[in-house]
Amino acid sequence: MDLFVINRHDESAAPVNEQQNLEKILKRIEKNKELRAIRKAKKKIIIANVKQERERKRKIKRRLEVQEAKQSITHDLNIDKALHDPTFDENDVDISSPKKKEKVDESADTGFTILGGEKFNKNIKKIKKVSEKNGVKYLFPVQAEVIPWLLQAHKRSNIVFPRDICVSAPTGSGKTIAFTLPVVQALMHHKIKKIRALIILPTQDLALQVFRTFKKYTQDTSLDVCIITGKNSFENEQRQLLYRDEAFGFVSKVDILICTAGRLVDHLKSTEGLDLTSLEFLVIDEADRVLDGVQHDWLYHLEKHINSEDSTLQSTRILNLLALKKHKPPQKLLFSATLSQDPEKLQKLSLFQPKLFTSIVETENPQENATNADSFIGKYTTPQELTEKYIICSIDLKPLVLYEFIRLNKLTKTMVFTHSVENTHRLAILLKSLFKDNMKIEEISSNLDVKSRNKLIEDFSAGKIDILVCTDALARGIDLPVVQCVISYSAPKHLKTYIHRAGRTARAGELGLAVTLLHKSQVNKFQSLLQQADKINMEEIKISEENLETLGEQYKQALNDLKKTVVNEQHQDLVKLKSVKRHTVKKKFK
Ligand SMILES: Nc1ncnc2c1ncn2[C@@H]1O[C@H](COP(=O)(O)OP(=O)(O)OP(=O)(O)O)[C@@H](O)[C@H]1O
Repeated sequence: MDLFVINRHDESAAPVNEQQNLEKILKRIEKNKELRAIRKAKKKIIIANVKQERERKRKIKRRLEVQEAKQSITHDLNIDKALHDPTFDENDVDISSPKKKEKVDESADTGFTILGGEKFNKNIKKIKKVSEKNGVKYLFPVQAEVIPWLLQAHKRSNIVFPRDICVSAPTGSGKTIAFTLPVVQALMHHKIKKIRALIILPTQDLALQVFRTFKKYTQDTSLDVCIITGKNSFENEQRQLLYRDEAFGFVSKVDILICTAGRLVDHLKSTEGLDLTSLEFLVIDEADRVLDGVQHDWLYHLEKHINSEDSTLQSTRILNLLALKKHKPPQKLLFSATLSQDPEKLQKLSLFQPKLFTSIVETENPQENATNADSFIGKYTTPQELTEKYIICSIDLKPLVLYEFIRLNKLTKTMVFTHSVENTHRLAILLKSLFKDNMKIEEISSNLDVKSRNKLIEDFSAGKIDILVCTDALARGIDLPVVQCVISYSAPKHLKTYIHRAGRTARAGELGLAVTLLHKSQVNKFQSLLQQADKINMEEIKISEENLETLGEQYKQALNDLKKTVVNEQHQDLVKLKSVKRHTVKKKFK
């Protein structure tokens, strides 16, 4: 403005000091020059910042695009978040840096990790603190591989959908903790109670076992674990799951839900307010068995439940991104010692970019090893601490051979597997008669209710029972401390059955023995079965027939006892049946 005034200088006005004016003008010009320079410098900085920011965004976008191409899915929300979050580091979406990639997922390209590595990282140290209390000092190989991977994947789940995983590791190798720890650690900071993890098991007994593990590992957290298997009444289970609040409607009481497939479907159909749309983890333990199970439609009902909520939200057309953020599909985690090799079965689960963790058997033939790596699931393996043997005997002497083998080796803490409930019962009676009071022998089968089964399992674990005769209902997953020996009294028909039976011993690094009783005609079939798991040259145990001859009288007596007991039981059953019939007829005519 001053300059303007000077330009309008009036000659008739008071005398002006020309020199002073000129100096003033020069000073102002100088000052303006400085201001312009400062402004220019500032502009330069701003332009540089904008360029840098543009470059950062371009890099993030590029990385996500590459990742998307690799993983075939990356949702817009992530790009949006990455671009608008100033704290977001482009390296968080690292897929090109081989160093970082190795840390996150060593085998992202193949989706294939062979278990047994000794990699511990900072995540494991964190977990160690939680679990040392529970007797876990070191992580087993399957845990050392799976736990950090899952925690990393969960940490990044807001940026990229985590891949689903399939874990195929030997019996007793610690698979339960491999999913319990990361689920607990990932969920423990949630403030709002919602069902975020669903663990599905094939049987009530296994569900109870996993429930107990989760209870142990959540005791110092605010997480609530619930079990629904049908052991309790339906109404009781409903009360444990949720309550109705006047202001908020249905409110969950549970963070982690353990269930059997059948009971889950019952609740999905009939429990009003049950909400599984916030699931972050869907764990399927003994996955091959769950997928084989009679309750085929659990997955259909679960997906219907989740998707129906999804579609209502999307139909509001608020913002698709919001819907995506809220209804991210749960990460599926499949575990088993004998994970299905049938792609059709796995296909039912529509796994997302499944990553496999397995303990493959190395064969002599490198070509075969390569095929294994490509063919998704490796061969079934048993623990290294397991010794496997077989005995050949005639069918009529089988109970006596079993008796003699147990007696000679002074076996206790032994499980004997038969192929049917009836067989289990008869064998238990025979063994009780043969051993008299020298051994405590009990039987477990589906004839007993859950409470009696649990009591027997507890007694066996406490060493109060020496020999437990059982059906294959107890072959899978049950974790009984220090089983010294597993005897397959009836030869297993399938490799899977053999692996799971034998897997009740040699658990968690302990030594164990698995013995199979075979008739001559069964030997070839048994050997070719085991060849599928690269088990060749299994040692035979010989039981001298001469020794058995001296037991003739004892055996005769035992067979008599068996006959008497069976006749007695049949009579009692008949009396019971008649009484029930009489009762029903009376009721009808009342
Ligand atoms: N890191 C560890 N340190 C010590 N004990 C462990 C560890 N991990 C697991 N265990 C113990 O090992 C035993 C076997 O574990 P778990 O039942 O999880 O095996 P699994 O792999 O699920 O076997 P299966 O295939 O038969 O179901 C359990 O008693 C468990 O407490």
